[in-house]
Amino acid sequence: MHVILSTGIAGLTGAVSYAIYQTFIRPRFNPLARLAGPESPGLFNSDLAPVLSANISAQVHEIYTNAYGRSIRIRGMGPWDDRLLTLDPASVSHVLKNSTVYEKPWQSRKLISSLIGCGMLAAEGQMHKRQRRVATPAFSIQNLRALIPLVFRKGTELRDRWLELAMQQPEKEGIRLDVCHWVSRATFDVIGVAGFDYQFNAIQNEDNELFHAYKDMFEIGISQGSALSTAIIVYAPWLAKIFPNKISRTIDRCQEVINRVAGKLIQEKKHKIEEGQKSGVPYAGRDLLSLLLKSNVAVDLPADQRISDEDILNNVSTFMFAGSDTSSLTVTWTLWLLAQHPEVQSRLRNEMLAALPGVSLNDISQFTEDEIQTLYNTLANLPLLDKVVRECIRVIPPVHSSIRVATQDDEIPVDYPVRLRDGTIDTKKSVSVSKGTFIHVAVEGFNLDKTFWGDDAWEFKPDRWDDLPEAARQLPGLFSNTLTFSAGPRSCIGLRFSLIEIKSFIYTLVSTFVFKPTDDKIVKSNVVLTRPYLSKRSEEGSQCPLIVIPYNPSDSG
Ligand code: HEM
Repeated sequence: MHVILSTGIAGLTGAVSYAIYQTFIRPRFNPLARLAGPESPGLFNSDLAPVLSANISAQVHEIYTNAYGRSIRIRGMGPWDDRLLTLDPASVSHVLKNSTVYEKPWQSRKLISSLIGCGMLAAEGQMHKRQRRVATPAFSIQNLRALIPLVFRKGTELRDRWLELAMQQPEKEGIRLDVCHWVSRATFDVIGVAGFDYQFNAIQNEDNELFHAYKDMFEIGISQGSALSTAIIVYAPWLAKIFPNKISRTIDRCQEVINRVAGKLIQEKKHKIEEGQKSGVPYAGRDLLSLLLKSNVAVDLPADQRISDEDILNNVSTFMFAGSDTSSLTVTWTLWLLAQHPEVQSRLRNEMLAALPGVSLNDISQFTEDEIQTLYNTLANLPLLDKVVRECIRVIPPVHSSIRVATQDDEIPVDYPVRLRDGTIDTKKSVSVSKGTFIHVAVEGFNLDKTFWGDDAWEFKPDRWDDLPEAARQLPGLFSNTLTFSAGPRSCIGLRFSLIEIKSFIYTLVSTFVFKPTDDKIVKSNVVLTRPYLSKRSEEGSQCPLIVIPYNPSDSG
């Protein structure tokens, strides 16, 4: 008894000492402690909410940069967790470029991989390199061009569904549609066909088993108010095995469906590719899954660089996860912005109709491959459409911010002076970070920074792209000097894919309908991605109702 008691006391003392060391002593040696940043009023207060809240983050970033400079110390989960929020272009370039030093935190990787497996979003190191190498050819310009017809087909299918709905209420001037929900069904269909040659048919109905499996799985990733369940998935997955709850049961059910249905598709495709190799008539499949499988057996790929069937399946699920909601939200936000700016909307419609006179997408299935390519080439080069898409991607990036963790001590270069806690300026041109430090990459923060984009940076002004300020031209980013698709080796592999999708959807929808706002106030909220919600009605889920009116050329609209 005595021994148990003294062991218990020793254990407790050790635990308390460790907690005191971690909370109060270690942070003093963290080099970030010297940096200027908001003073947290309480022991357990955090700066994460204002920095990550899509409705106020632009203002917060502005206040912070004015007060503390561009290398800002913020508090994460507690006093032991000082983090670097950087709004310095040199620093963000350094962090995103050096992806072996700055990895994604294991917690977010664990959450993603427990839902959709360890595909490219979650993998690190050699595993990520191998996966990215096998996947890169699938996203080449040439391969993506082959997907253009099916994207148009889905866009016109969506348009026809909306026309049908409008016809059902001919007495009304337009119908109220939740464009967010509808566009999401369409982009799911696109990624199903383009991703693995699979018809979810979600525009028509939402009954498909695999569609539900993916939707329910992604819902878990984005459900609000399940912090405890998320913590269990990340920190104690064994607990969910012993005491299964609703979430763990959903994950198991969805994974069973995905493994069964998508696993069968993989086996069928592999078989077709092998048959093609034997017969000398290569299998012609152009969907991402077929391309991944072909690339994985390419003769010039060394054996140790090939990936397993499981990796292939995980990456197809990753494309579903990373490629459906991001694209649908961009289309949704673009339609919403156009509804707020009717003059831009009608200029855009006029541009598109004038460039493609007499083109009717009614019979897209009759178009030859060349005709569709010509159509898309014309669209891709329309100046205002291009500016509208760039501007929407800049103003409301679906991925609001990202996070990295330093895997070693490092000196991060800066362009702007580093302000210290005592009000002085650091004499060295870098920020020291120690191993384990979290770095916040403010995607929206850079996209909306007035120092680079000008005083009107927060406004939707597509014509700004005619003459960008020099400072904006110098910003890092995979696309158009924005961080919307990130930068460096972990940047978005689906950029070109999504541009094809966004431009053809906007063309199809805006040339057919006029979009007007409803009386409901829409607000942005970050639930993994930046989503629209009705003000004070977030419990109803993400939605973006707009009034959709079939366009009549004799109207001025
Ligand atoms: C508007 C649409 C899209 C946006 C804004 C977007 C944005 C991003 C961003 C910001 C990242 C980096 C994430 C991070 O660092 O934490 C990323 C990565 C990724 N995206 Fe996209 N994405 C879009 C569409 C797509 C599409 C259509 C696909 C696939 C078909 C895709 C596949 C991926 C993959 C696989 C990664 C991980 C890349 C890696 O780590 O090597 N994305 N995307």
